[in-house]
Amino acid sequence: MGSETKSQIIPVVDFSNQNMKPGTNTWLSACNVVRTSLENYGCFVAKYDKVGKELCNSVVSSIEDLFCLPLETKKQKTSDRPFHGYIGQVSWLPLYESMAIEGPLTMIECQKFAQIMWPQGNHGFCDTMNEYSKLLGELDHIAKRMVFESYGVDMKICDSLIESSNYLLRCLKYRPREIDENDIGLQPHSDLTIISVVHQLNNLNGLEIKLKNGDWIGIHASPSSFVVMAGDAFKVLSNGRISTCEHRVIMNEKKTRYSTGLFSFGNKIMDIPKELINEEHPLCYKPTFDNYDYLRFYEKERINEPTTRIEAYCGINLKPTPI
Ligand SMILES: O=C(O)CCC(=O)C(=O)O
Ligand SMILES: [Fe+2]
Repeated sequence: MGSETKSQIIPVVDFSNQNMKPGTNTWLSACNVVRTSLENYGCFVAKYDKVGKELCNSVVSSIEDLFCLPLETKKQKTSDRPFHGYIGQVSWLPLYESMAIEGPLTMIECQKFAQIMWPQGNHGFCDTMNEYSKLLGELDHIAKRMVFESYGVDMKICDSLIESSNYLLRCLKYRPREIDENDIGLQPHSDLTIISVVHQLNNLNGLEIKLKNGDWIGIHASPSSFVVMAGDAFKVLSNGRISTCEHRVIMNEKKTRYSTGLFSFGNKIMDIPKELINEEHPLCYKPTFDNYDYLRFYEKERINEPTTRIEAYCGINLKPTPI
């Protein structure tokens, strides 16, 4: 846990460790690494062996089948929420294609999605994606618990946040670039989520994280590595203590790259916990936050720079007003 090498300065937390149980020393020190890493880098790498090789391969082939469907079929997955539908054929992002499965932690929602893509049904797809999403969901829940515990926030608040979270599994495909194309797979951005758990599924690199000094570092792909990132909503909920993770995808691989992101959004109005507001950390955002209203704000204003966007939505002007 907390291991750092030259190429991998983002802390790694080993969730496969059998001793990682609440109340143990292993858990307590992991809580500390998770919190400080989210504060310093907006993310950490979770080593997690519950998603085995077989499941990983099934997810890759399910996603391959999904993207092989006719464009007209894929386009039928629409949503009035931004990033909740099919995205592809974007002129300025030619390598990128993505699809969103809403509510993938329940079988019924996986079936609803599959029904749109395969009207005759696709049990294999539903079983695979549901099993996989539930495992990623466990990481999301553990990360939230660790952060709240580390800040000394009442666990009831955390449980209610987890209970009222909505999930989205984004499946992403990046084709290799042609000689005359640039290497941008996905432009720099931060997610509008509480947490995003990103998996470089078929073991091809590309995901890069922006450090506070402005440098970009690549995250090494491995089947058992999951990048747990804080989105804008977590920055607000933590009263600015956690950093939102700026990231991008650079595509230099010669093969098609597949990745997934389990995104969590708050489904009810959330308060910034009182434990996170004190003299050293005065309230820096409006005290309540509505994640879906924030998505609508993004859709309307299209502010891409995360800090400016968060400030414009819910910042409090701390400067004293002139008399
Ligand atoms: O493909 C990846 O590794 C990252 C995807 C991502 O950042 C996103 O969908 O928001
Ligand atoms: Fe992202």
